[in-house]
Amino acid sequence: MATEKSPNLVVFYGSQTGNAEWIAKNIHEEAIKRGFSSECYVLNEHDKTDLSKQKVLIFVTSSTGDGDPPDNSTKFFRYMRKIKSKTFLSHAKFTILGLGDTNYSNFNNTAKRLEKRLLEFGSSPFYEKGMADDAVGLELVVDSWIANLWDPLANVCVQKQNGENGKCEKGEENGKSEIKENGKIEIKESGKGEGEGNGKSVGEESGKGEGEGDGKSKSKEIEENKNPEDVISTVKNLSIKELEKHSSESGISGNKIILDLSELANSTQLTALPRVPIEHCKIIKSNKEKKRSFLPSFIITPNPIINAKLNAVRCLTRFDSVKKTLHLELDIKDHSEEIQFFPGDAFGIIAPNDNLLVHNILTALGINENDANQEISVEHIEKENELSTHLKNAKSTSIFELFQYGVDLTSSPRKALLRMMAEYTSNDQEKKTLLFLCSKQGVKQFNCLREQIPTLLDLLVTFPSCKPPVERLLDVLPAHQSRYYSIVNSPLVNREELHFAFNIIDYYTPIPYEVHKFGVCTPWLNKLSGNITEVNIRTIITPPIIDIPIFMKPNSSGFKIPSDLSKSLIMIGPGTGVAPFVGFLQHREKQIENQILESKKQLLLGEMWLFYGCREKEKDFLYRQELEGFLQRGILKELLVTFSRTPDIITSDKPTSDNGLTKSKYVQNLMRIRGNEIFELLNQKEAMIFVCGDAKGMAKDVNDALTDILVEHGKMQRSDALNLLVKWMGEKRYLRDLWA
Ligand SMILES: Cc1cc2nc3c(=O)[nH]c(=O)nc-3n(C[C@H](O)[C@H](O)[C@H](O)COP(=O)(O)O)c2cc1C
Repeated sequence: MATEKSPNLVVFYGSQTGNAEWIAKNIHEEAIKRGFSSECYVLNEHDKTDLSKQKVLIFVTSSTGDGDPPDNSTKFFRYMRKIKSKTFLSHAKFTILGLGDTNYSNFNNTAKRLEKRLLEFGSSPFYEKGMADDAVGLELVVDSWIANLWDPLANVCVQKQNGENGKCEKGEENGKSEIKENGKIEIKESGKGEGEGNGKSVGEESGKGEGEGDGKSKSKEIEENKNPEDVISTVKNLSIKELEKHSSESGISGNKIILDLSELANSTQLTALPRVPIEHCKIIKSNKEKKRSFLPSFIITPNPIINAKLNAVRCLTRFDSVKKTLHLELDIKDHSEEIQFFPGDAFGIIAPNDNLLVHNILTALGINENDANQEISVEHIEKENELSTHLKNAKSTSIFELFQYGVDLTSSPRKALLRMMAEYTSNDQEKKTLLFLCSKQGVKQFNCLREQIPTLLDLLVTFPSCKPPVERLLDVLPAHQSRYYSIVNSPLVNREELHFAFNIIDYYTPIPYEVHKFGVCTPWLNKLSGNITEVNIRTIITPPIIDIPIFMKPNSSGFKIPSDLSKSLIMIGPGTGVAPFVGFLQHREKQIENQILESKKQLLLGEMWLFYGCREKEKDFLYRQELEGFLQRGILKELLVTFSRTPDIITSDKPTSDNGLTKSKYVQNLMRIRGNEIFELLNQKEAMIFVCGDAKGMAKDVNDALTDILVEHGKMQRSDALNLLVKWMGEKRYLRDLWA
């Protein structure tokens, strides 16, 4: 029988942006409430427990990049690779909840890989794996997967409360809310702060196991508005015009969220409400004013933070281009001894949330400037609990800093946030709407809400009577993320600078919402570099010096230019995906020069082919001068460019008029046209394939094109072609560097 010291269940998570972490922690907390003895660890800290002894393992992991494990689990996967024993986990039962997105070509690849490894180690599943899809809403799978987990879990675990499997003695089921005939809403929920816990399970089904509650649940009655239709009309009738009234020019003043609440009027019952999130954080105030610092000390990065100086900027697109792309040059002279980089590597930028957005959120929460700038520390309430928020090291900081650098204010809200907000909403209609959005009945409207990608400010504007304390927001908001960019330049040309390119994220949400949205980092960089618009004019930034906090992120997937000059490379990088290839070309040119100087012998050189695509030749052909220069100097053997908005295709040896292939507007089509030569390069020169850019559509289309080429020109079976590409990926001959 399991003792308090040896958990009968361990929950592991691998998470890039916090979803899997959040869900895993909820499962862990819910398990404890249900009487299981549980521990919870991030995968990279798997050595905090002894895997060879644990009998029940639950894994929650997302996929990132190109079906890769999240950063906080790569060490675990490396560790698993080293283990050769086929019985390493034969004593253990497992289950996996994968988080992915079907827009990516390798849907839930990490969860699938993990499952394969666990089976190879002799472990067997105790409960069917769940594969959640962010494209349609994680909740669709996550909610029911968690709801159905407990019975199979009870069958493999011994619960510590009563030793009786499958029974939950403590912690009654989740809140169940009923709209009664008399127009009152009754919300039954587990007693918050009354000792029996209030786990923040994500979408945990309520109403299951009825009668198991121990009577501690407290009933709350909320006086309903006399006319229930009011609820519907106040929100439903919001029009785009009204929305515009709420949005300022910068879009930072908050937009009301459009919701159709007719289903709320028809619902007599709200079920599957998540529990009120557990309280994790406590803010300790000091009476001092916060001293100014360059960055808050709570920011944790995988490599040391460097203050890079913004040196120069160039706009790569014309003023009338659909997207604006900037090229920035950062001076890292003072750190060039300690920093090593190669084309293909990336670096992270720590950008703050927009100042005005933070300011407006604080105003909406009723926090004045003095309080926002007072020195505070964040403490973790549950000392004995292994769990911690990412802000547990937030010492000598301020509320303003926490909102600037600590939490994500702009990505789509989770149900846990809405559930928590409902607790602090005084207006009954607003509270009811928030609960509806968290409920099973409100799934459609919850998805509508997510499509509008509301910021925290938008939520506070839509539900103005909601005034949650800062601590509770810290409990549920995801961590603020660094943004990563590929390095454009080769260190052989200039090792004292880092060059990079990016599109400024600025777009409208789909019809009918059409709300203006902004990225966090790219608009900030655009502003810092003077909002320039003149195309291809390099502007040197004059004092005052602008410091940009960065840290290096060396490439770990092998996406690097080979040092062997005889290697032929097929590079595919539409849009800003071309960035690392500019570095590849600079690098090879310099390597060739150096080799010639050294050996003075004829070199055996591989061919470099680049497939590039953009919208219009005159507007957004990024790095055109550089690329054409490489072609003229013979570094590039072929430069193949396609424009999605114009019929022309530039190929370096075939005139546009010859090919007449006006439908070939994307790189994958261009690849098919040159399929025979690509096949020759692959077959006879053993060329390497590098793909960089959008993970959603392009990577899959390019993979399909490569498959077609192998089938058509290599006379292969489709399945053999697919297997060959997978083999090349394994051998690091076919490499991809993809982003969302
Ligand atoms: C840059 C990026 C790359 C991604 N790559 C994949 C992928 O290759 N396969 C997949 O199924 N999902 C992919 N996703 C989707 C995430 O796995 C999904 O959104 C998940 O909910 C994230 O969970 P997390 O916050 O725990 O990391 C990607 C998401 C991003 C932002």
